[in-house]
Amino acid sequence: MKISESKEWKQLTSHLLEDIQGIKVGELNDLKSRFEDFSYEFDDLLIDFSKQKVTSKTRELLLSLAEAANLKSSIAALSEGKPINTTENRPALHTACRLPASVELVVDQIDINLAVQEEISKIDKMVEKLSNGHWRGYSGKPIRDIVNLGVGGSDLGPLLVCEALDEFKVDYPNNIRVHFASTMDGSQISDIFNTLNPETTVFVLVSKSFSTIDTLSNAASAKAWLMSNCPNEALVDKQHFIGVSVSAEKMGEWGIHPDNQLRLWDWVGGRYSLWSSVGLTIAIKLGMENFKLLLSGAHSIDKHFFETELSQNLPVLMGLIGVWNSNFLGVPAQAILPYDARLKYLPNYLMQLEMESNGKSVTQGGESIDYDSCPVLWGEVGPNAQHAFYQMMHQGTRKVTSDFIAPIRRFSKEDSEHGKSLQEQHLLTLANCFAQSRALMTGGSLDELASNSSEKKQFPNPHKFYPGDQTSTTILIPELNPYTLGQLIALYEHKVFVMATIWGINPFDQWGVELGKIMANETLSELKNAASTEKFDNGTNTLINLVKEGIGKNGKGSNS
Ligand SMILES: O=P(O)(O)OC[C@H]1O[C@](O)(CO)[C@@H](O)[C@@H]1O
Repeated sequence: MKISESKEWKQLTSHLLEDIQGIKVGELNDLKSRFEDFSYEFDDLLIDFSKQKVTSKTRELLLSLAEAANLKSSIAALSEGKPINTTENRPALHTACRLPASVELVVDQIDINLAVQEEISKIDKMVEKLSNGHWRGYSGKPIRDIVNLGVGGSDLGPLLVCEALDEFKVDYPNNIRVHFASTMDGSQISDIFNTLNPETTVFVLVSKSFSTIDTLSNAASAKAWLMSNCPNEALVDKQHFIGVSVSAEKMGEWGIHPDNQLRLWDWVGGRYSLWSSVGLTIAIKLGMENFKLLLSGAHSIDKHFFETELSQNLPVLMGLIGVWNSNFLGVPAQAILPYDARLKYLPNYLMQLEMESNGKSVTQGGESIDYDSCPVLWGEVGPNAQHAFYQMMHQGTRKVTSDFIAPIRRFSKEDSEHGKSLQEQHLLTLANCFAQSRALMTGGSLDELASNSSEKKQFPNPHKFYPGDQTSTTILIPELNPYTLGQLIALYEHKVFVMATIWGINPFDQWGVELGKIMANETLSELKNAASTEKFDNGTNTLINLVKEGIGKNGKGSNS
């Protein structure tokens, strides 16, 4: 039975019609105990749902929906390593990558934490060798630059963490820096060639499948760059390339030396993989101690998710409210708004996490669903987004729900003038964060605000009117550090799982990306073929033929 046919789904629909429709979220927030009733804490992390359009009854009914969808047993199946990724017949065990070393996790009679810990010690050794200057390039100089070549989950997680925690980087004597290149168009990798020294650069080829053309094409250019400086391929491979993949065979065929291969398992999904050897660049930049703190922050959320009753379980509540917004309130979009520029890659990271996981329209059993799944997610650092797309959120026609994310503490109180000024800036940022979620909720009229009058004008200027009634969740972390960032990311991972479970879909496969890859290969052979093509639709054929004819080559828009 589809979840939309359940009694609990129907009760939510009736509740919407009878109790919620016509109510504005701002009215709910007038209740004195609103924050107390709808905010939750775990460790020092606080989630405030008071600006979501939910009442105690909504919460109760959503929890019943979770029971109806067997959420508890799905959470247990996830934690125990049952093959819940049914289309690929394997477990989803990213949580195993952040288990404390002493804990056993036996799946199919094997303690998989042994394999995880083995990989962590390999990472440790590599970090040590790089940091003490013993890893040397082809000319004998110590390595200074590490370039992560990967895309999607093999790029976004390490990129997010390395950028967010830059202040925690290790001050290596040889001043090691990490860089990222993901796009197949060559722009990023050519910047790397223009700025780094081949003698002292190591590339980490991160690809779970080791067959992603984006990464392999960047890797081929990297090898060509190195070999134009040192034609000894074996030496270049040994001193300048590390591989991270499920397939030792493919890494070997490419030329990755066995000592430089880090292992991944098919039970770690790409977008859930920053905790594994995919996080090598994180460990290099932040050091092993901070890498382990990141893992333990995530583990603390795993324990909370696996062990806490549904009604007090943060990812469960986040997921259920997500379902309520998508399926009952009909909110099609979700904005991710970190009020801290260090989290600038969080929106991109969550776009992949949520939309690649839950952008599906069939159940685990292959049946079409008759309700919406993943909303459209997008975002930007909040203060910048205020000057970009908030206009649409305040006065546009679309419903949007937002996550406002901020650290409570930022700059330590220094006596210097600039220290005090930075403190002020942090307060200014928090003020904007809280004010924007309030403004989105209450709406209002600029004229009234300007006249400081509570009297409602009969005909407010429509251009200066804000309808309000946009919902949001506020997530506060005490401060941004490896532990709290680990918590934040794991929170979202589990929220995605909760939503998938309610919708009955598999969040761990991504068949939707395959068709485009096949078509790109066909298109490439047509582009390379000198004769004009008639193989595809008219529009596509024309684009391909225009490129072949070199159209626009001599026009004003060309400088080649
Ligand atoms: O790590 P790989 O196998 O190179 O894949 C990279 C990314 O490509 C995808 O498979 C989508 O094409 C993502 O799921 C994945 O994170």
